[in-house]
Amino acid sequence: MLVEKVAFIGSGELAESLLKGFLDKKFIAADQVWMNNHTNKERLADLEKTYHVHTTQDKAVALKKADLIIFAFRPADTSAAVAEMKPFLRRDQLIITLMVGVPTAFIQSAAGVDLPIVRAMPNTSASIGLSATGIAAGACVSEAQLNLAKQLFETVGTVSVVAENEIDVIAGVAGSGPAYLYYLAQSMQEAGVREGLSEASSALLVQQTLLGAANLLKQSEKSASDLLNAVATPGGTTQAGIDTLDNHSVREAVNACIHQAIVRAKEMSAPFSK
Ligand SMILES: NC(=O)C1=CN([C@@H]2O[C@H](COP(=O)(O)OP(=O)(O)OC[C@H]3O[C@@H](n4cnc5c(N)ncnc54)[C@H](OP(=O)(O)O)[C@@H]3O)[C@@H](O)[C@H]2O)C=CC1
Ligand SMILES: O=C(O)[C@@H]1CCC=N1
Repeated sequence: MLVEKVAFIGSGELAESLLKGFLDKKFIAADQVWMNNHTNKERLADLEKTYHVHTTQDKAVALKKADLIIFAFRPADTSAAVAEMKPFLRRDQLIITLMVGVPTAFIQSAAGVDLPIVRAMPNTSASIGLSATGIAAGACVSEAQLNLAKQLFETVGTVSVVAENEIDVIAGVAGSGPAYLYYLAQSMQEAGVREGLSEASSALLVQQTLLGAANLLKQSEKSASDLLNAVATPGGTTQAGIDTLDNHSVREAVNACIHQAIVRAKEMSAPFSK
């Protein structure tokens, strides 16, 4: 057993995706997990019922003897949450922080103790073991601790070890990434219905098309560009569709979308960098 007790501080969307993935992949067992949040007791009761984990709104109970602590609250709640945890944080606990824009150095100084902190940027596909996660070591993290974090996230997908200043880019590309594809899925499904398919039929066709294309992109030796060319028979339907995307500057829009997400991560980090 690598870890005895895991505390999730913050029990929202991402915490649940990770919890589900870690439990499914048996990295941890439900009775090793304590989930904590701020006010939403109903949410904790639901998590307890669904996953059979421990839940508590008492930080002392969540953190006592926890060897792995996962910070999964929103960036704006960081100062308040760290202040509540401060009396219970110790140097022998490994902390993993998930908040966009919050540097490990800020948590270090807010906690007032040299804590080993790994910054991680997973995505919600962790819930089915398919996250693309970036991790970066803070100042006091040993090689063994970074390896533990790597092993943890490898149970729920791929892991790229990067420098902390690259985490914002990973947030823009991969942390937010699933949402871009859900946006595409929504648009394709709506178009299918508008053109005469039933909602159910359009949803199934789009789901399977995205699944097949993603799997082929991952499994094939070919690049995205080669795979696109293999679909687009010269003078055919695909080329007509792709030309229309180009006419609407969709490639530029995707570039701008990712750039703006990264700009937003940097804006969000400003209050923590003073
Ligand atoms: N969602 C995603 O796909 C990704 C999110 N992230 C990062 O993960 C973090 C969480 O995001 P997400 O799960 O979407 O957010 P949610 O809003 O779904 O969840 C936030 C959680 O934090 C809790 N919380 C707030 N204040 C405290 C506190 N003082 N002590 C303990 N818990 C507290 C909330 O509890 P309550 O409801 O009781 O207020 C809630 O459970 C964010 O920082 C985000 O940047 C990173 C990558 C991907
Ligand atoms: O939207 C957000 O701010 C969070 C971080 C990456 C994905 N969700």
